Amino acid sequence: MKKGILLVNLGSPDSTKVKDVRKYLDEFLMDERVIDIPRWKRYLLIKGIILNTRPKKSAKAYKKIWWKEGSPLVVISERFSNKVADKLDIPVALGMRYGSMSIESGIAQLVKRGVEEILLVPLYPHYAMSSFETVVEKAKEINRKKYPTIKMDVMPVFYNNTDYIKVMSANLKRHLSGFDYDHILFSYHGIPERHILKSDTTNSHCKIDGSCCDTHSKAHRTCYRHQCFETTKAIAKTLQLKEGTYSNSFQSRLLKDPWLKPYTDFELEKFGKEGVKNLAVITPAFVADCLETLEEIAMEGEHQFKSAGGQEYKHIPCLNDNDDWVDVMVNWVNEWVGEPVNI
Ligand SMILES: C=CC1=C(C)c2cc3[nH]c(cc4nc(cc5[nH]c(cc1n2)c(C)c5CCC(=O)O)C(CCC(=O)O)=C4C)c(C)c3C=C
Ligand SMILES: [Fe+2]
Ligand SMILES: [Fe+2]
Repeated sequence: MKKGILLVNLGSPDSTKVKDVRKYLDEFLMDERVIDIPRWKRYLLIKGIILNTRPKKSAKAYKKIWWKEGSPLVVISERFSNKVADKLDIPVALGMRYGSMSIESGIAQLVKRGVEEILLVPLYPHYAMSSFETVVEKAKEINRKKYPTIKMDVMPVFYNNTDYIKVMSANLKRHLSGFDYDHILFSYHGIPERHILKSDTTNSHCKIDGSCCDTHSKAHRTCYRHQCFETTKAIAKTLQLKEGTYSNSFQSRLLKDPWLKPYTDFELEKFGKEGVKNLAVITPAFVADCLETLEEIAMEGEHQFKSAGGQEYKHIPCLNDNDDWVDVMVNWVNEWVGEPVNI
């Protein structure tokens, strides 16, 4: 069977125009795994309220980080995908969960090139129903409905994979060189707290307050918070970071529900007020820089920290198209080519 790879990331609007941002947010926020409320309520909330105000605000934010080639997230994902393709003997396609360059067009490209067996690679290190799971469900739906003869495997999450931790640690170390940090904040994309309970396959292990995350459980195969904490622990261990010089937080809240805590913006202010002088912020939930890292963390975050009294601030870039990261992905794919893996 001829094999091929489909890399999938989140996607961006086609441009920074408010109408394009609205179209993108419409698709994104109408996803039942992102805004997980009954369909009629989601319809009223998103189409009736959020889409009247959010697109203008988001378009302004996108304008601050947009590149002449397009959205950083998409451009970086293309560069990564091209580099991976150059090092493999099998076809590689790129798809996005929302916006243009869809998962469907990615699968179609592979099929056109004769592929009969696809390895789906969600470009998320951690499992969340609003990221990894929605990519897998969408791809499987297209697979089932349009390409039922194509076999599809899924690359598992890699939050604690030795090779991923190695490249993340090396990237952090390289960017910290010459920066005399007092503290490193590991800021992960947040999710609503209730998603932790919804994704608990044991229906009993996970607790809202996080007291569960250090107790071994098969629930952790789909526990976003546990997986984020494990990534931090593994990087801290690799780099021998001193206890007390690093911590976790969760960013990018939307709407009024409680999200995973502590909140990044509150932490940035707290650090500034408490006398942390030099702060580094790393964003391991993202493999490619995007609106949430370039605007929220690198720009807004610096402002929040410094206005509260902080002095030096450094956002650590994501892995992006780093050659060592490309090699890691190529090795993982080659392992699959030899022996299929599945979650
Ligand atoms: C890292 C994985 C991500 C998870 C988990 C996630 C959950 C999640 N996101 C929203 C709402 C928004 N996210 C937005 C941007 C955005 N989100 C991720 C990744 C995850 N989201 C990325 C990579 C990006 C950047 C996209 C880009 O084009 O650069 C946005 C859009 C921008 C904005 O208006 O702020 C929204 C909205 C929810 C509600 C959610 C979980 C329920
Ligand atoms: Fe998001
Ligand atoms: Fe947990």
